[in-house]
Amino acid sequence: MYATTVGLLVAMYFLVIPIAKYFYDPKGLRKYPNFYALSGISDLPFLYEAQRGFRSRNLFEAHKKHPVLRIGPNALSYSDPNAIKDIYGHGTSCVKDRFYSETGGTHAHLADVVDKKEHARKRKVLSSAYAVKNLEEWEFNVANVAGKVIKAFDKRCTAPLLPNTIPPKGDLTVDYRNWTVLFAAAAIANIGLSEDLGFLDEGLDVIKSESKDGAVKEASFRECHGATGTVSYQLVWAYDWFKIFKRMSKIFSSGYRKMWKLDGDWGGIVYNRATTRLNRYIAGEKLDDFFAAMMEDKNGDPHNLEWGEIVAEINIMMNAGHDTTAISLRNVMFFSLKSPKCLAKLREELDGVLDEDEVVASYSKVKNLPYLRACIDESLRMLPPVIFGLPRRTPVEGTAILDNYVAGDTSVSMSAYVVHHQVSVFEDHDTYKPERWLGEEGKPLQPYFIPFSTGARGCIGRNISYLEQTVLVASLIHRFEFALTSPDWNPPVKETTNLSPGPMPIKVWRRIIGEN
Ligand code: HEM
Repeated sequence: MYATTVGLLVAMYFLVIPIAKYFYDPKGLRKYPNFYALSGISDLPFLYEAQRGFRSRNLFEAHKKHPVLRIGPNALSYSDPNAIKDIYGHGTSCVKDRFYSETGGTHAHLADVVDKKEHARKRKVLSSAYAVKNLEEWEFNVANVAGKVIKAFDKRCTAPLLPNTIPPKGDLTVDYRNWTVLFAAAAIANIGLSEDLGFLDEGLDVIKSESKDGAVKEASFRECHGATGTVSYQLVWAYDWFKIFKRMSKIFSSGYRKMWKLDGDWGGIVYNRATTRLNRYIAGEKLDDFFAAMMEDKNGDPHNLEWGEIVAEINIMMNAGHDTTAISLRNVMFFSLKSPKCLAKLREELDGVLDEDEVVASYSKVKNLPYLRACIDESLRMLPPVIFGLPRRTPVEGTAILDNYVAGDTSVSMSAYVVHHQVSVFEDHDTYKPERWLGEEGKPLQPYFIPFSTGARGCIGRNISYLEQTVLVASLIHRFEFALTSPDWNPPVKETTNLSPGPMPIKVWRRIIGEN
């Protein structure tokens, strides 16, 4: 009797109510085609897609027929680039969706805070840390770190590749993906916390992770970060069930158990960065970094932020501040090596401004190079590092998207990948074509270029990223030649919170400047 009652209640909750809601359709969402047959009654298909690999590409394919798709009982995905301003623009009435609060920690950080006023308060405190006026200071840090990468590549140089051959296995001395992560992590730790992580000396990512009781152990930065970016992302999409799924995954799956543990270790890595920097602050070291900007305003008056908030901000700075840039760096190199003509053009531009023996490109020489910037932007267009549709929630009174009313409290999103591949804006969308960004032709594309999102919740760190990318890409392409395993090397792309490219083995050798 008891089991029957429980069975009936479960059936009611998981089947009868969702089906009834679907047909009752209080929000008028049934008119939109489903992404999956069952998307109108359950979030599980979308969650299943998150486990499968490259969800945004599948969404792109489905959007070819329908500009608006129902991706869950209460969730819509848009592909029409004109919807960007309605969902993300400065004037939007939408706020960040439950995705952010469900996956957040005890204290919200700048990227996952939902309340608009609270976001504005945080952004004001942090604006001096992220302000462009700090560029000179950042440039010094970035040049320092880029110099270490170049030194490491010098050591790993091989003999020039023979014409029309592929590199022998033993010559693939650099995993470029690994070095981009180590570079970007080291750069942001330098800029944000005045800390040298020591990653670039040996190309290793061993780092301290500290639990709240002060116990310290060694962990792998990349492994922990990989888990943190994957584990919640795979389970969060049915918001009401997320906590239950989390608990169940810990009990029933050894794979998830491992990821949750590594996710905790990521928290420990951040905590150890925070306590290490705090100790230096208490000891009276005067350092000009993000941490200092969080502690005091420019007049030296304390901000009096809670410790939990400071740790949360260090978390997003270390997380968003390295991974996205590293992915982009990997993609610029990947697309350049796949497109020899573009690479030759880029080299020509760099050779025109850099001295033959210039090791680390000086930012002032490369920051305004149009083709270099076009290569970076085209890579960000082809494969945006933050690839999934960033979910926003309509206000209770509802809102207009593409001039159509969408009821209140509905989740709405657009994937940058989907937008960047709309032929209505980006012709030959699947072709790497940096030229599309040059001159007058590039201007009308800008409103539809959203790798950093847009509006009040757009990326605050984009200037740092462009600085890091221009300096490193210019320096490496100027100094070295590179070859992929083979010209048709094209590994599958995996999508987690961010894009998650696997290893990128390459051969590297010194370039004779003047030769292409
Ligand atoms: C290629 C590099 C980068 C890309 C593609 C990128 C992309 C993005 C995107 C798409 C968002 C919006 C996220 C959302 O709405 O959920 C965002 C926000 C943010 N990014 Fe970046 N980002 C990059 C580099 C950086 C760097 C270097 C930092 C820090 C040093 C950073 C820190 C942040 C922060 C704190 C936010 C939250 C801003 C807010 O809500 O006010 N990002 N970024």
